[in-house]
Amino acid sequence: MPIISVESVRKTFGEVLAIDDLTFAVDENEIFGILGPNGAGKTTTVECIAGTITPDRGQVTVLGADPARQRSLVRERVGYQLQSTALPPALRVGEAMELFAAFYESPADVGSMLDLVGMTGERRRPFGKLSGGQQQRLSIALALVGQPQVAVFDELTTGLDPQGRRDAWQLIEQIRNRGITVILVTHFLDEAERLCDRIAIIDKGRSRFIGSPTELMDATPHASTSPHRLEDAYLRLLDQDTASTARGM
Ligand SMILES: Nc1ncnc2c1ncn2[C@@H]1O[C@H](COP(=O)(O)OP(=O)(O)OP(=O)(O)O)[C@@H](O)[C@H]1O
Repeated sequence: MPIISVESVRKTFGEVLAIDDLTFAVDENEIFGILGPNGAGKTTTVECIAGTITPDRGQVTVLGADPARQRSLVRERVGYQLQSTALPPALRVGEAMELFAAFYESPADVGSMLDLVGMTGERRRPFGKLSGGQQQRLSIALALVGQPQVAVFDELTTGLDPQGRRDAWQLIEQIRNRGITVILVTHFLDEAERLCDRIAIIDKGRSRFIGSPTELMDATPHASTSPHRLEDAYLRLLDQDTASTARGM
């Protein structure tokens, strides 16, 4: 059953058309990936869902609410992990968690959240002294401290080493196993293939594909004898679109 729907949404920033006529729905408890080239409109899309920006046209519904009109209700239910978490370097991990927890009516227990992300031992460590992987794990804990029903992760694993990425993947699966619906913005096709039930591919603000990774691979011709990867199917899809545009189709 869809718990998020995005219908015919358009958002412009001055002259820039960031997303146009975008429509998709996210089912309860799925891991839904949003992929696309740089500047495609992915962050704009999740910001419309989280209620941090308001679409010019169209309708977004999150758990029955309109994020533009019922902003505080949606913020209570949607945990949003930003592309990069900027906290004062001297702020300790435990203090950051307590601070964020204070924004919510019924926050999670800070200790158990730090335990979930493997940061119990870092509770007194200042943000500025954390490694990149630890900062990402803290950003996950901060996104979850309000006990959201939906968690949005925007380029969570960018900049992480291979082990850090695997750890983050495991965490995302654990989060889904807790009944949380996950929206994952990513540039990594292996990540989408491994984690996502369904994906939306956005290019130049418009939706190019919505379905499971397997459906995308099945829909894309594969001539070579090498294993067919989601990345090949993705690049082929975007290539086809570029070719069609060039032919004026
Ligand atoms: N606040 C803003 N003001 C002006 N233009 C913006 C703003 N936010 C986004 N844009 C523009 O809207 C378009 C879509 O941006 P968006 O950040 O949604 O893309 P993205 O797919 O998330 O990109 P990336 O993968 O590079 O993070 C881009 O052309 C971007 O420059």
